[in-house]
Amino acid sequence: MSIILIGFMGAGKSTVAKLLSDDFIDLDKMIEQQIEMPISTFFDLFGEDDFRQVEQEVFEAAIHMNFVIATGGGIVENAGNLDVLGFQTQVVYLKSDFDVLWQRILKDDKNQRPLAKNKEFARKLFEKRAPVYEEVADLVIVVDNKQPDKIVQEIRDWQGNL
Ligand SMILES: Nc1ncnc2c1ncn2[C@@H]1O[C@H](COP(=O)(O)OP(=O)(O)O)[C@@H](O)[C@H]1O
Ligand SMILES: O=C(O)C1=C[C@@H](OP(=O)(O)O)[C@@H](O)[C@H](O)C1
Ligand SMILES: [Mg+2]
Repeated sequence: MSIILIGFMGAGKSTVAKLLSDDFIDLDKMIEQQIEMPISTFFDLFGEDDFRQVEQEVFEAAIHMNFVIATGGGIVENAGNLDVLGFQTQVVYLKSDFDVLWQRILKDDKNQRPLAKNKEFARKLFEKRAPVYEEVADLVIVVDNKQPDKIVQEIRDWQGNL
């Protein structure tokens, strides 16, 4: 079974996946390899619906590899993905307040996030998705004021007790 990290943009999914295992997949990186352009360019050219289609295909391929998977925050936007997440038993939700996430998104100059251009739009997205993350999660970790190493340790401790 894969460990699957979920949560809103800025929660630290990509950061934590990398620390958890050498065998990790960042879905956004896998998508960018497939589409051969940055995600933000793909959004401009083709829109969100086409992005979600590619995201679903890549997620379904990744799930069979038994790696740690960092999803994108919008993985819960697709009904098929929700079915997959429901079936998985190591879905870890990195949970945080919107204002903490927004500050991280603003400071992160390595990632262009097409759905985080406007704070109020992003807040609405967060409010819509937060209960869904909660619903499909097997483990919830509050990541406000917590260093990535500590988050990794909490996930390992939880796994050790499974
Ligand atoms: N636990 C943390 N505490 C403080 N900053 C963090 C933490 N985790 C990630 N960050 C920072 O927040 C930004 C977004 O992290 P990232 O891993 O890309 O999140 P996600 O993949 O969930 O969108 C990055 O600049 C990263 O360095
Ligand atoms: O929340 C979203 O819809 C998205 C989150 C991004 O990933 P991160 O959550 O890693 O930023 C990326 O997949 C894309 O920009 C869409
Ligand atoms: Mg990420």
